[in-house]
Amino acid sequence: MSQSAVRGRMVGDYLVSRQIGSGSFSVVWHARHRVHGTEVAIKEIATGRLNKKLHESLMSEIFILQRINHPNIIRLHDIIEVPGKIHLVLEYCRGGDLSMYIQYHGRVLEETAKYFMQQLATGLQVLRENNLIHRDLKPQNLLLATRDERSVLKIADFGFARSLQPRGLAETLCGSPLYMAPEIMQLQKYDAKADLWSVGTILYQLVTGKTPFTGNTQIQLLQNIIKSNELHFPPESRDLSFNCKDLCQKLLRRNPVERLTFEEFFNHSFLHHRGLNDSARNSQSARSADCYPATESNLVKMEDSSHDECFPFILEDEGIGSCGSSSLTKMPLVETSKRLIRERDVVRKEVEDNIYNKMGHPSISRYSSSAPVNKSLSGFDIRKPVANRDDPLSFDCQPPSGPHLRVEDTLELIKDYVIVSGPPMDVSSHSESAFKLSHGKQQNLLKTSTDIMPRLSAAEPSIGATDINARCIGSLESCGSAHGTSLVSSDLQDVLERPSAHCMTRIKSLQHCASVIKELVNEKFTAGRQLEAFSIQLVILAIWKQALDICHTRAASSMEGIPSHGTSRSETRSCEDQECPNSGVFSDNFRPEDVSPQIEGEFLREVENAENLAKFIEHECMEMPDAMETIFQSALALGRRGGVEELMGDAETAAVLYSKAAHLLVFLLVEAPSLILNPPFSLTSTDRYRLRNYIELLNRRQGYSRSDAGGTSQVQRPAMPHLK
Ligand SMILES: Nc1ncnc2c1ncn2[C@@H]1O[C@H](COP(=O)(O)OP(=O)(O)OP(=O)(O)O)[C@@H](O)[C@H]1O
Repeated sequence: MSQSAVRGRMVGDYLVSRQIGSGSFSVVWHARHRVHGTEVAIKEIATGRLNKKLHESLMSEIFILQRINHPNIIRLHDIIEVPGKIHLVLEYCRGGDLSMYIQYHGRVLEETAKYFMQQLATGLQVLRENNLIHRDLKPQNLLLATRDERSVLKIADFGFARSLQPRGLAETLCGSPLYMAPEIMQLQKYDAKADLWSVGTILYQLVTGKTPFTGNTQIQLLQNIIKSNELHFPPESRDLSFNCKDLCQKLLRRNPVERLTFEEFFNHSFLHHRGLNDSARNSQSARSADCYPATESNLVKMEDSSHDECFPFILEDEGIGSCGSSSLTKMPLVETSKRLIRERDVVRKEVEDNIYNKMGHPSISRYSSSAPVNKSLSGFDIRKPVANRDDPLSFDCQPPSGPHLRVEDTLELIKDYVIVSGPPMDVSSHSESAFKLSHGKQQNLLKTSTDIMPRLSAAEPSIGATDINARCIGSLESCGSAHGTSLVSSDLQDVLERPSAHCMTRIKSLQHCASVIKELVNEKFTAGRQLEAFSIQLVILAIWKQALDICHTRAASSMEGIPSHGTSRSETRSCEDQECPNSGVFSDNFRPEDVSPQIEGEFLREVENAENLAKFIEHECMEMPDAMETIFQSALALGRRGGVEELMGDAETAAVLYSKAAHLLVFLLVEAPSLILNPPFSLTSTDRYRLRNYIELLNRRQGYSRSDAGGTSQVQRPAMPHLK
């Protein structure tokens, strides 16, 4: 169903508005109750797409959420089932998830980390009392009621969680590799202490901005964990307190026997703070009121677990195990659930009223989501997303050092665009020096009165060293993957990954990037992520600006009689001679100066789009999200979705998703570093290496999917530079 069809529809008594997230098998919507206007998050799951194991995971989530009522555990209000779909009506967490928080704020103050950790500990205490092990603790699964650093944190996503018999061992491979305990990765037996490894990883990431161990593959990650004898902290984290480092070290002990126990964790000095005990105590009454005692009957037997539920790390459904006779599968889902929720809510109300009256002040008030929302998201910025040196899956999230650019400033900048003629631009060769700016000589077709745009307009065309892209664009087979990367020096590979020196090839590459990113802008917009859409839209402007600069440089060189690079008059026909194709793709036969009017048109259209997008942004004083980071994360998300589709047997859709993901990464690798942005975007050789590996992986999976789909898929592999 299209997004627009979904928005504005009713689910039970709830009016659905915008999409706020998505998981491997779910889409999460913001919605309001039609009568009281209560905001909720509706997690929509298409049951037809779930195999037996995934269905059990869903039942597990419902079952767990029903039996727990605690401020640090996401609350399930209702379950609404329609043919083919189950909707979990959850309490709405305005602050999004902790991964977003880290993404926007970078590493956080130790006090903030402590505050979040105390709440995580409290939530885990509740799980423990209910004999539950989460098994997929990661920042994405920790939701925040508000956006500020005093937000209430809630453990969510219990799809992987399982009940655990005391001292029982679970044998299923679950979780996210970066946060996954080594014993799980090694397919050894594991117990509840596996969650504590994940907690250690989250704490480390909060206070350093990076995950403690990394690797390009899960095996490499495991190897890095195994060979590290002692936990290292980055130099910029040397001011961390002894207690904080001590807790990280003791939680991140490879051997679970040596790792802290839950009791030791709960009592560790870093957390030993009135807040933890208070919150735990305050929640105790509410918890005991409606938590179902963990009995034999409601514990899931460990034998029920099998490896085929371990997506996304195992793609094939191995059909292991008969799935046993989980009590969850026997549960008459909707009726029982609704009754339990109704009863629970009545009890919860009574308990909360009771506490309020008895204590004179509401213990729940500290968890109230009505706390003032910090409107200024201080981490938002258009800034250089320096790739995280250690974390292969995310760019570094250090707090921006420069002044933040806010939406209102950006709008002013866009309004300041005017088209003026300038002196002819200096014509550069395609040598190394072509990467440097040559201020004062360029023809400034576009000028602005402010700081950022002069930097945009000061672009000398970044003409790269080779036209290797030309060979790869659109030629899936001939392009292949980056298998050759290991055979060539990384320096040489870096040179080959520079943008094409052939002007028309470069313009086509930029045009292609703009269209792929435009899709992303549309997706973000439809998903209600206007701010992200707007920030990516600015990247599109930079892309078209780059294309324009190339055209003008070429025009200037023709005027001065300097031999052009790549095309000559005799080889080409102008746009007037030859009709531009309907697809809008520029032909190789054109010269840059001929397509310049079209590019100007595109650019102006995109300026207009940016202005239109800006109208949808509610608070103009908000700071800008990091566009390159968003593009990177979106590429990873597309890749994951590709994995899901592949798993579900839809090879064609998988190939399309892999292709889109790879195109975005190729943009980051090849074109983005040469765009004139403020601040500039750059990649280290390690970043480039990682991007290459991801692209290679995506291309490979795309190849498999295409062959599975019988080679009918029309998707293209991206223009991945490579050596044969
Ligand atoms: N109650 C909520 N309030 C606000 N945002 C939410 C809520 N529940 C989920 N989200 C957002 O939606 C995203 C996806 O949530 P969901 O639980 O469907 O998927 P997931 O479990 O994170 O994905 P996967 O199943 O692939 O691990 C979350 O990361 C979060 O950003």
